[in-house]
Amino acid sequence: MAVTTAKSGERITLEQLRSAGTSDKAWVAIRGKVYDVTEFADRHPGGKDFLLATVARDATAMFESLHDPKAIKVLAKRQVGTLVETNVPQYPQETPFQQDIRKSVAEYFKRIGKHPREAPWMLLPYAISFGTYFVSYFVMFSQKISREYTTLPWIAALVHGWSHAILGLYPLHDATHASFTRSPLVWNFMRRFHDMLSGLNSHIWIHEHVMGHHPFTNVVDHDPDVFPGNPDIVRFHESQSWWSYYSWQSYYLYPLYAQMAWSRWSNEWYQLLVARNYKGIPINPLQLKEYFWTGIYLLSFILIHIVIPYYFLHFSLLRIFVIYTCSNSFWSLYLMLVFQGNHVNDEVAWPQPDENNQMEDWAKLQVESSMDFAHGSWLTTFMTGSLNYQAVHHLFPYVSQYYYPALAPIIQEVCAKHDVKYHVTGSVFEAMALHTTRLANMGKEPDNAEQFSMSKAKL
Ligand code: HEM
Repeated sequence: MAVTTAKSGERITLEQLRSAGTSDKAWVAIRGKVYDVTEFADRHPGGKDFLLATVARDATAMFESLHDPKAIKVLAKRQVGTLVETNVPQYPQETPFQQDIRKSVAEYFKRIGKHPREAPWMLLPYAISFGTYFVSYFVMFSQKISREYTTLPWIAALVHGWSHAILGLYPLHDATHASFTRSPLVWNFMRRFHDMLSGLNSHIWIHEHVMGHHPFTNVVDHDPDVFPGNPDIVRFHESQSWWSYYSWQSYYLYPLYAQMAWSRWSNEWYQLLVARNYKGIPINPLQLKEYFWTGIYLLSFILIHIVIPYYFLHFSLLRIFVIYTCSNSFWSLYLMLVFQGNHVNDEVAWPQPDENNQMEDWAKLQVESSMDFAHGSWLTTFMTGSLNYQAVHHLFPYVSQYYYPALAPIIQEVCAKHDVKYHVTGSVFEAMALHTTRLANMGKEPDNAEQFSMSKAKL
């Protein structure tokens, strides 16, 4: 699709843009204009690392989901050309709904006199997640406790799995959205500490979540969370062909969700270091220091998960494996249920671009493709890292989650005024039930006409 918004400059192809993703040459396309941000990278208030990971592509939707649209003016004199084509869906710019929503939220922060990233109370859940991780680890691998209380280490394994999930929902999630403090140093510390404990690499998470899921929520083939193979182990969307085993997906998928950690460990390193592509999202050449950190993550993971319990605490490899299987299954299932309950059901929107690759209003789609639950329940809010206010999170990922409960009614009011459907269900269990219904419905054999027209639509 041709992009016609830029007025002047050299005509740049996607291939040329793709080759500009290093610290020596960093270009990025926003709204059809290509900017050279090589020198700006060191001054980017969001840090050099985030910027270099996200350049060398049409980053319009991602950029606008994270910044005030006026921020682009800072780059005006760095324009080097216009992009002649794009491979990602395009949203209309600054609709009246978006303007109203931004205005209402800005007024709220003005009224309370706080910056949206200023929330010192967030230190409490961060401390709880790290603290629980280490205490449960100690209980899992204490010879004394294992001898005296046979079941306690296994309970600790579940708590360890929970703490792992909470580490993802608090320090990792907040760091990769830059939503706690205004310091790239703090974000990097939080995410790197998480990676050392989890053996995963948040560089992949930034691609999957910040560059893929947020700008293109529920847009099949662009949102990695609903990026279906054909065939796949799951059928989330009508555009996938139907196979008879999908009739069982509402049963077999939950045990598979519990394996998410294993599948991430086995895939992510390959995607990052070899394939350099995460579900269709290209990964730029890694800065040298990212290789260094990758080594640190892997070494500390092996030290914590194998060397210490085996060599120093004298547990058998079999016991270590089984106890981690319990812990990781709980961790995986917990996260998958929260994530899937938020977006994968029949109630929310599944937006798709039209034949010209154009989408409807981004902010409207963010609200309509999200499912909130249990508003007002502090327990659910704590246990889900505020993801029960999913629509708020999607509209304002850079605002601290601490403010979501206060922002939800303000946003709901603006939605009502613009006739935008804001979905809220009563509890996390209702959200899970809606997800199960989606699995069951997508597992049913479509009638031939429907299947035929869907495959044609895909072509
Ligand atoms: C294509 C990639 C990106 C470009 C071109 C870009 C560009 C910019 C620009 C022009 C500004 C405004 C600077 C100013 O007002 O002086 C800015 C600010 C900022 N950026 Fe980015 N950015 C990108 C990616 C990211 C990412 C991935 C993150 C974090 C996840 C991020 C976080 C921030 C933050 C936190 C600010 C400060 C905003 C504030 O104080 O409210 N940026 N960026």
